[in-house]
Amino acid sequence: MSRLPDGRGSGSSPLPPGRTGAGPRLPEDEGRRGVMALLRPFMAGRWPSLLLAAGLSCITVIAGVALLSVAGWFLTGAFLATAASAFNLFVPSALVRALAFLRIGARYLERLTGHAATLAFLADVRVALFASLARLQPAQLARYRDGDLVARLVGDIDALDAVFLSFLLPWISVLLAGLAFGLWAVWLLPTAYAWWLLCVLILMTAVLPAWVVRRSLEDGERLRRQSSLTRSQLHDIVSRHADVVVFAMQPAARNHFRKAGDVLESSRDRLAAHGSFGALLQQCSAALLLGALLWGGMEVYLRESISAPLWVALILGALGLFEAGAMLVRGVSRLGAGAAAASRVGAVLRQAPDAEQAPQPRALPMQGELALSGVCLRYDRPALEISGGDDPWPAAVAAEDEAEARESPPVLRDVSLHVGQGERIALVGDSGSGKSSLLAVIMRIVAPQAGNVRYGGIDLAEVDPAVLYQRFALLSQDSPVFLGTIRQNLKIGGPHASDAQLWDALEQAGLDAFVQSLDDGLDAWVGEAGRTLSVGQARRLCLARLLLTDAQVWLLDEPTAGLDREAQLAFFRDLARVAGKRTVILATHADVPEGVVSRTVRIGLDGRLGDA
Ligand SMILES: Nc1ncnc2c1ncn2[C@@H]1O[C@H](COP(=O)(O)OP(=O)(O)OP(=O)(O)O)[C@@H](O)[C@H]1O
Repeated sequence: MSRLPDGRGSGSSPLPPGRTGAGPRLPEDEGRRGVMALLRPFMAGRWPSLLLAAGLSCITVIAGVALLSVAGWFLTGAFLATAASAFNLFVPSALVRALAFLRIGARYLERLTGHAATLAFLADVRVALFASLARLQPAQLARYRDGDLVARLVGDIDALDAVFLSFLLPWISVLLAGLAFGLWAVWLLPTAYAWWLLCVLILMTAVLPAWVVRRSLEDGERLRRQSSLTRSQLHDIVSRHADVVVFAMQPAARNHFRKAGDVLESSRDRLAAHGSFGALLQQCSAALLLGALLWGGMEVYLRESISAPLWVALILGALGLFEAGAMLVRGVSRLGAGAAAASRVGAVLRQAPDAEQAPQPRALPMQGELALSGVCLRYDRPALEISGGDDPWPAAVAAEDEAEARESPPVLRDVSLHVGQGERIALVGDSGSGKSSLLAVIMRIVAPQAGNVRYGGIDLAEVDPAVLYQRFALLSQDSPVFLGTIRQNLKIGGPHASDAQLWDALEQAGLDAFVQSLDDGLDAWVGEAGRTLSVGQARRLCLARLLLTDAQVWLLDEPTAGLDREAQLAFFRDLARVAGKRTVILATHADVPEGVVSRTVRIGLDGRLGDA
């Protein structure tokens, strides 16, 4: 069977999206870690193509510098050529053409391989991030806002392309080209100028880029954070659009969105300003280098240790090097956003699931008594700062990342409950008394602070979660209908079920007549979140899916919420019929008709269990 391990499969989390869960702090608070530490393993997996791109980039820069040098040498030589001093035109003109072609070809191939390799290793990061998210407990996932998760999976990972394309690639090539050029210049010029030259080269390839990166870190972080918040707001507005309209919240939403856009724009402007200022400083260092070459070269030229064409070649070559250096300095201003993105992505990758798997998971018996003993549960709440001011749009989430833990009152106090094999019980209680939380503890969606849950004598905390989710299933009012066909939705419960089994499950769930009436039958399309179905039909589709699983314990959380009384009664009657010998805990506010359950237990607002 295929319940999704995050508990959202055929069941629901008691933690609605956006609600803050049991953990107090988001993982960014662990502190920033190195971008390279995050990317190294992914880049190592793609090293041949990355190395090829780096090699091609070096060839491009060196060919560009050499092209300008040779052109300077060629033109000056040709200009100074007289009848007495013949100048070989053929070699330099052939060199100029060869270098020009080499530069164009290498640049084209470098772009091709560099982008392909970057996209490939970013795809690897995305898959790893998705796998990490899927491993987390629903309560951990609920700490992130939906839009924030999308921002991490898409925007943050995209921002990481700056690391290789805008930083590593140009940096390696400028460094190597600078080294080659420096050695050549040192060989041509006296040592005193060589030191001067070396200083400027270090300034250009190391000090300036590092300075720009440092300046752009804070703005890059603000940019990533704000872009995540903006996505979350957009998600809120789209998913709750009907309510936004009904409560006439459009102006507030628009205003809030505009403010978020302003912050985004100002962060982008500041990043661009750092890049431009770095480029300005870089031009100044270019002027210093040119000054050194003119001054030093003049002296050497006058001593006739260097020819005029070589001298000009040196000066134009330096200009070519600075052209490549300018690209580097502009590019590194994006590294701040890349570092912030790496920190956000790394935080998810490093996050371990709350419910760690026991080193040696124990086998779960096929049948047994379900026993809760001494279960205590308390959620940690973050202390949210309401930062909306006079802005009526809810803005508390902006402070979520810095939230401190604050203890909330216990939801479950010393709860002990025994449900026999094949027994069906109802769990009732006021709203907020902890019914969903109790089911969540059984499903290991949240971990209790004290007590344990056993099945057939085995502590569920010692069982492999995958095995647990095969035997225990959760069906609730929020059980999702996925975008796709009826068949695809059913096959989530039984991937290998035949058509006959699917129809059988539909018949048991009382949905066969409806599906038969559809033109496409099992292949009929159900819209996102089951929008093409009525509430009752969606609930029955989820029940049919549940029937296709191997689960022996059913935890039903408000399965009839939203149904009229007649539909509720029909659902309960069908439930009693199809549950067979399965153990069932039915959390409900509805009056359960006679014969559906053997007993009813009540949970009080104080979190204690008693008879109804
Ligand atoms: N993730 C969470 N973080 C903090 N508090 C939570 C969380 N989930 C539930 N709670 C709190 O725990 C209490 C019990 O909630 P729960 O959803 O279990 O109640 P319930 O009996 O199922 O309510 P209802 O009948 O309305 O569905 C409530 O006070 C709720 O605010």
